[in-house]
This record gives sequence, C-alpha cells and structure tokens, in this order.
Amino acid sequence: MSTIAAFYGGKSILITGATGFLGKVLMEKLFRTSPDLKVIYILVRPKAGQTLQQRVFQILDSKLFEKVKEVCPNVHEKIRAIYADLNQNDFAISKEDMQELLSCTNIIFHCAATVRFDDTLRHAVQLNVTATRQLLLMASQMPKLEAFIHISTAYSNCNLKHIDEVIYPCPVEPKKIIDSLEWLDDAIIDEITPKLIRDWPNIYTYTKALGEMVVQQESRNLNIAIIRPSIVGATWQEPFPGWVDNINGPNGIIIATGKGFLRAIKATPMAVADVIPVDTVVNLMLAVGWYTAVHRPKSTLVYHITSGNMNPCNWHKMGVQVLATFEKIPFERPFRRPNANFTSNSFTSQYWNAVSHRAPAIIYDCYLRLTGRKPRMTKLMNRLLRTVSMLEYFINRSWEWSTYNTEMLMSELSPEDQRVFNFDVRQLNWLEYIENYVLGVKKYLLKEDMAGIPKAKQRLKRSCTPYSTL
Ligand SMILES: CCCCCCCCCCCCCCCCCCCCCCCC(=O)SCCNC(=O)CCNC(=O)[C@H](O)C(C)(C)COP(=O)(O)OP(=O)(O)OC[C@H]1O[C@@H](n2cnc3c(N)ncnc32)[C@H](O)[C@@H]1OP(=O)(O)O
Ligand SMILES: NC(=O)C1=CN([C@@H]2O[C@H](COP(=O)(O)OP(=O)(O)OC[C@H]3O[C@@H](n4cnc5c(N)ncnc54)[C@H](OP(=O)(O)O)[C@@H]3O)[C@@H](O)[C@H]2O)C=CC1
Repeated sequence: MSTIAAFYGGKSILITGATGFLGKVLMEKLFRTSPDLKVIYILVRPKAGQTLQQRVFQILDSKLFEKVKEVCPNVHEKIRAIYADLNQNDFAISKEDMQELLSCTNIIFHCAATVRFDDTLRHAVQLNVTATRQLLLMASQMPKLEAFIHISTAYSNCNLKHIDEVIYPCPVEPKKIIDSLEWLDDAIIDEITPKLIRDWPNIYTYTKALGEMVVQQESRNLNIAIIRPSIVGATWQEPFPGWVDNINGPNGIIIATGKGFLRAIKATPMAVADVIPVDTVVNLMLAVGWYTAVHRPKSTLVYHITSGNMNPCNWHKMGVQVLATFEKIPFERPFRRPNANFTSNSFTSQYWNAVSHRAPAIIYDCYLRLTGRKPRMTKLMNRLLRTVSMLEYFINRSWEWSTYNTEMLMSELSPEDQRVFNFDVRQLNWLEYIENYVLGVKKYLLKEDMAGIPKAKQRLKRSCTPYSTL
C-alpha cells in the first residue's frame, strides 16, 4: 500500500486553480489514488457563461476523468466547488463557505495564477502576489492545516543562470509594490513597469518571484513548501499519455507548425528544452504534500521539478521529433506542408518572418479577397509572431537548476511510493514522449478524428516541400 495515497485518505484538501491545466491533473490523481479522501474544495469563478456546477461537470465528464469514475464512482459528491474570485477581497467567498474552509481544511495546493506573459502589472500582482498573501492569511486561521503547497515556476529567477532551491530576494519589497499599486494610476504603472521588472523577461516571471517572497515573509508557523516546475507539458503516463488542454508553452507552437503556419523560429538549437510532463509535476506535488505534513521540515523547502539536469533534451532534438511525428500523424487541412528552421541569428529570423510568414499571409489574404471572402491570415500571422516573440527568451537560453531537495525526497519514498508517485524524469524516453505529445495535441486540443489520418497522409505526400534538417 502506498504511504502517500493512504496519507490523503480522509483528508479535506483545498485546491486553487483546479480548473487549470495542472489543477485538473492534480485532482484526477488524488481521486484515483486516494478515493477515500474526504473532500476536495475547489475555489472557482463562473466563466464563459458557465456556472460553477457546469464547470465542474464539464471537467468530470472529460476523458481525463474516465478512470476516476471507475475507482471513485461518487466523485461528484467529493468535489465541493466554492464560489471565489481571487481578484477580490476575501476572494468574495461567502461567510458560511469561509467558515467551512477555515475549520475543515487539512492541505492546501495553491495553483491559481495568471500565466500570461503580457498581463498588466496590476492584475498579475493581484493574482500572483496579493492573492497568495490572502490565502496564507486564511491558512494561518485553519486549526487543522497540515501543509500549504505553493506552486511557483522554475523561471521565477530566470534572471539568474544557476538557480538553487532557495527563495531569492527581489529588489523591491512585495508589500511596497502592493501598496503603491493601490494609488498609482494605470498610465504611471505602465511607465514604471520596465524599471520594476528590471532583468526579468516579463511580468509573469517577476510576479511569481514576488509571490515566493510573500510566501517566505508570511509563512508564520505554517508548514509550507514551494514547487518550481519548468515548462509543463502533456502527460507522460497518467492517466494516459499525451493529455493536454491549453495552447500555452510549446502547445501553440506545435499547432502552428503542424498546420504549416510557422516555418521558422528564433531558437538556439542546442539550448535545453526544459519541458516536464504534467503528471510528473503532480506526483511531486503529492509527495511534497505528504512529506511537508508528516516530516514538518524546519524551514520552507523549495523543490525544482525540471528535466535539464537529469535527462536533457534540446530544442533541435525536440523539433526533429515533432516534425517526424507530423509525417506519421499529420494534422488535418494544413495551410502549408509543415517545415521548420531554427535560427539564432536576428537578421535571418527577420528574413524568414518576411519571406516565409508575412508574405504568404498577404498573398493568401489577396486570394481570399479576390474570391469574395474576408481576409484573416495577416491578422492571425501577426498574432502568432507576437506570441513567438514572447517565447523567444526561453528558447534561446539554458539554465541550471539544482535538484537536491527533489532528489532527497525521492530517496525518502518507499519503493511503492516511488512507483505510484513517480517523479524520476530520468526514466522519460523523449522520442516516445514527444510523439505522444503531438498525438495528444491533435486529439485533445485540435479534436481531430484519428480516422482522418490516412487521408491527411495522402495529402501530405502530394505536397512537395522538403523538410529542412533544422
Ligand atoms: C517553426 C519552428 C518550430 C519547429 C519545431 C516544431 C515545434 C517544436 C516544439 C518546440 C516549440 C518551441 C517553443 C516552446 C516555447 C516554450 C516556452 C515556454 C516558456 C515558459 C516559461 C515559463 C513557464 C511557466 O511558468 S507558465 C506557463 C507558460 N505560460 C504561457 O505559455 C503563457 C504564454 N501565453 C501568453 O502570454 C499569451 O497567450 C500570449 C501573450 C502569448 C498571446 O496572447 P493573445 O492575446 O494573442 O492570445 P490569447 O488570448 O492567449 O489566445 C489566442 C486564441 O487562442 C484561444 N485560446 C486561449 N487559450 C486557449 C485554450 N486553453 N484552449 C483553446 N484555445 C485557447 C483564445 O481564445 C484565442 O482565440 P480567439 O478565437 O482569437 O479568441
Ligand atoms: N503551465 C506551465 O507551463 C507552468 C505553470 N506553472 C505554475 O503552475 C500553476 C498552474 O498553472 P497552469 O495550470 O498551467 O495555469 P492555467 O492558466 O491553466 O490555470 C490557472 C488557474 O488559475 C485560476 N484563476 C485565475 N484567475 C483566477 C481568479 N481571479 N479567481 C479564481 N481562480 C483564478 C484559473 O481559473 P479559470 O479557469 O477560472 O480561469 C485556473 O484554474 C501556476 O501557478 C503557474 O505559475 C509553473 C511552471 C510552468
């Protein structure tokens, strides 16, 4: 019997960000391995015209939860969705709900965040910093709380090259920033943002660093741990390979390349592609929750969950395998035959953008106009190139993350826990993982029918553009 799975039995667990990519996989694993847990409280806001209940039903009815329904048939009764907006005071939680959360919660997993690179400083601070402070305040009033697990990112200190499992101080105190955002108007905030974020590449990574500082400052006597994943990718093994549900990180690039929109990118081929499967991250989170609650380390431990130092893959290898997979399982109705070039030279990159991206988009829009249709390709291409430019920082550099705490934790697990909550990324076979990843993007994101593959392959054979060697 797994010690970790048994630990979560009978527990009341509070998850923020449960409707997000990581949150869903976390809930799935919890229900599957500890079906006797008492309840999972999730803080949810209504969204896109859906009520809280509709959002929960949609998640539980998805393919991701198919196995859970076999193991835990009463899963619907074990999820308690609580109306909450983390942007508001006290999260706009009702008094009764707040009372229940304060008196019953045993473990908190704080996953909610804005992960947009282009968010406003005001909104990103509100969600990634102030809301974290507010949640810690709530946690300090929970008599039954055993552990508070805060999810950060391995890139919260990406202004450094070597990153240890410690909390680094930020140049400006989070409290000062929170206070000043209360009275500064948006125009002034926009003006001072570059000065504040200094050598961080975007507001997201900067506010995640501030969030960690808040955790350190407001930890009181709580049992806290911080987890820093690198680029979270599709599932590796559980509940099945290749599950993915948003267009963040590599996902959007895989779609754009597979559909033939994107054919060149400014990337350093030998830079480490530090992708980490989402199920690996979740396994570590659950192991950390157990360890923090049971072993009560004296200080807040930081855990890196990255792939680069244990089992490195680079962008070249990843790109080659992604392209090879498009040959076997092409996406439907591509704009052009998928092709790819990596260049680390800015001039060459601009050349490719003009010749291989903007010009074909303009020509295609002319064709649409001539045939009486609305032009759309130039707009789409501009948006895509803007997205790519925001990711460039991360695909042209490599970082070294130390993983002493993560390795220590692995050695603390029983053989059974090492199997059930496997976060040993050395066992990952990249070629197999990437193939499943691309297949997952096709199935779960693009929702393309696998029966269409032979036809798509035939179409690909007829197009003559050769693949580049990257
Ligand atoms: C050609 C060469 C390639 C050759 C090789 C082949 C591929 C090889 C694979 C390798 C790829 C290499 C690139 C990988 C780069 C990875 C770097 C990642 C770095 C991460 C570092 C930090 C990690 C983290 O800690 S956090 C997670 C990362 N966060 C993000 O990734 C967020 C980044 N995104 C943004 O900030 C924004 O989305 C932005 C600014 C990029 C774009 O904003 P914009 O306003 O233009 O668009 P959106 O509003 O976001 O959406 C556009 C469009 O999509 C719809 N949409 C949004 N979300 C979803 C969803 N979940 N599912 C489905 N659809 C979604 C949205 O509704 C919009 O549609 P409309 O119809 O237009 O409304
Ligand atoms: N994905 C990645 O590559 C990486 C992610 N991380 C970290 O992991 C965590 C989870 O990321 P991920 O799952 O990818 O992100 P998602 O964007 O998929 O999920 C974000 C979650 O936060 C919730 N949320 C956002 N704003 C509010 C609000 N005002 N009130 C209530 N809930 C809100 C969202 O709810 P809603 O559904 O209503 O929008 C959603 O559930 C984050 O802390 C992120 O920084 C770290 C490294 C890499």
